[in-house]
Amino acid sequence: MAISDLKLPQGVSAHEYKSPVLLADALALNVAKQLSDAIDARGTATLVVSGGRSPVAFFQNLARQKLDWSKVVVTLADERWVPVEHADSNAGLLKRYLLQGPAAKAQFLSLYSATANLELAAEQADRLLAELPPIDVLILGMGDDGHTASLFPNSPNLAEALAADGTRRCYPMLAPTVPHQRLTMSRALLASAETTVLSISGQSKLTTLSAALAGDDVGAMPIRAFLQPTLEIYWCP
Ligand SMILES: O=C(O)[C@H](O)[C@@H](O)[C@H](O)[C@H](O)COP(=O)(O)O
Repeated sequence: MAISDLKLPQGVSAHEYKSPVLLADALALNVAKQLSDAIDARGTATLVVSGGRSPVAFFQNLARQKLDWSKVVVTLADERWVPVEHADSNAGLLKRYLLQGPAAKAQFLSLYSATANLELAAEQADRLLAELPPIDVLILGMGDDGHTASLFPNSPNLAEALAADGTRRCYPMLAPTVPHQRLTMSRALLASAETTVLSISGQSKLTTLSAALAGDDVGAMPIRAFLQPTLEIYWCP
């Protein structure tokens, strides 16, 4: 299957690259341009990224782009409820690969806090996110089960987190994989981004995307909430 075989909704575009390195190069260039345009227009720019395994090359490339990083706010679409030193921390991933060199000047907002429980951490992140400037660029990933950010099928709180008109910005979620305890931005906050990119690689993600496009139960495959204008999909084998 190729991405051109998928019948995408109107207003959703797809870009195909031959390798993860080429995808990362193109995505980093595009994101840097959008952040730079936002700085020119408003004086600041806000970038929201996802964690997981695949964004490392993109982070490394973006960190090398010429940008006034001191004017950029960076945060995460979702986080694992582990301290930054933990191998599974998305903040740790960002610190190692994106917030390096000149990019270390960016202001990073951490969703994680060492509270007594996950619910309290989500409430604290929710208060912090109230201060987040409008999101210029959002980069989403997608799991083989159709989750995006940490909006996992079958997680408690999923229905509230997926409310299109919800006012809460962050929810506690339970992933089916370790670490189970997660914090996620709500659909409503994620959907407020000016530009949204879904960055995926490999045949299995195309199969998942194809299944997502074939139905409309958002709770069964939360990525469906984002398959609408003006999503840009970046894919490579
Ligand atoms: O912290 C996370 O795990 C994520 O933000 C998650 O939503 C991720 O984007 C997908 O699970 C895809 O992960 P990969 O790109 O590593 O396959």
